[in-house]
Amino acid sequence: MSAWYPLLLKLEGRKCVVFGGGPVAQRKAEGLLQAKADVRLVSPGATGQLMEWFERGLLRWTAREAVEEDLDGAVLVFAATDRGEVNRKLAEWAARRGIPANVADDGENGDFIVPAVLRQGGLVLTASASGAGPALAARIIGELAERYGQDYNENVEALRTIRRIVKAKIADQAERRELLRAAVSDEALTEWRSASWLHEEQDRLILRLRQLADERKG
Ligand SMILES: C[C@@]1(CC(=O)O)c2cc3[nH]c(cc4nc(cc5[nH]c(cc(n2)[C@H]1CCC(=O)O)[C@@](C)(CC(=O)O)[C@@H]5CCC(=O)O)C(CC(=O)O)=C4CCC(=O)O)c(CCC(=O)O)c3CC(=O)O
Ligand SMILES: NC(=O)C1=CN([C@@H]2O[C@H](COP(=O)(O)OP(=O)(O)OC[C@H]3O[C@@H](n4cnc5c(N)ncnc54)[C@H](O)[C@@H]3O)[C@@H](O)[C@H]2O)C=CC1
Repeated sequence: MSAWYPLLLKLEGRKCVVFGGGPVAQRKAEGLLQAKADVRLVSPGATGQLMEWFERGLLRWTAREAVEEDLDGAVLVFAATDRGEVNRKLAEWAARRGIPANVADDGENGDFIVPAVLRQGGLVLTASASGAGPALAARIIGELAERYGQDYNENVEALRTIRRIVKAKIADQAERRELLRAAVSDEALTEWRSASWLHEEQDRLILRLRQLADERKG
């Protein structure tokens, strides 16, 4: 088993090529669209949903079998056809060009795998079983979705503001860390949700964070 390294990629406007047009390719394309990538689909057939995304101009679709030139200028390749030998060939072409590839029918033969994902605004939770059990990864994300609901959209935006203020106002790194850790307790998060004063009253915010930090030390 590979020792996979998790990371978040910036793909906005970057060419990502998905080969295959079934449910698996659709899932990969959907994640790429959420990341605002420039999605290219290459496949003779496509699901109704993929066709709809194509018709709405959300992705480009080349309706034929894969050829090597499809990889030109790509930053990521997804081999999600139902033909093992085609997926293997795609991984070879990608390797030759130094483009990381995902191989849907044989994860270990690719450069990266795709975890199960929950997006709640800027909060991005992922789960992976390193290929041993994609269904387990999906189940865990389902559980996290119940725990981290819509509220967290607002939390993340409030935290962005708070962090900006704390970084501007507090020079000492240890103190900054203490305040920012205090800012993410359940109590604090609930408070920020109804705190429309955050932007305007920066000193009040710092004062409140100090209180919360002291309570934590308690
Ligand atoms: C290695 C990996 C490569 C990759 O695709 O990146 C891979 C490989 C394979 N998946 C297979 C099957 C299934 N995959 C799913 C679901 C998901 N698969 C995803 C990722 C990954 N799948 C990567 C590992 C990720 C990790 O472990 O962290 C998820 C998380 C993300 C996504 O695809 O976007 C998405 C959940 C999305 C969600 O719902 O949240 C289900 C569940 C279902 O359909 O209900 C089943 C049926 C149950 C089962 O077989 O376990 C098969 C066998 C195919 C066959 O039987 O021929 C292979 C091939 C093999 O075994 O290597
Ligand atoms: N990674 C994952 O999450 C999962 C992977 N799989 C694997 O992924 C494969 C694909 O799964 P599905 O989407 O359900 O398959 P599918 O059979 O629904 O779709 C396969 C697609 O590949 C296209 N295709 C065939 N030859 C091609 C070529 N030479 N170039 C480009 N496109 C080509 C077909 O037109 C079709 O749209 C399965 O065979 C299975 O091995 C299956 C389930 C989950």
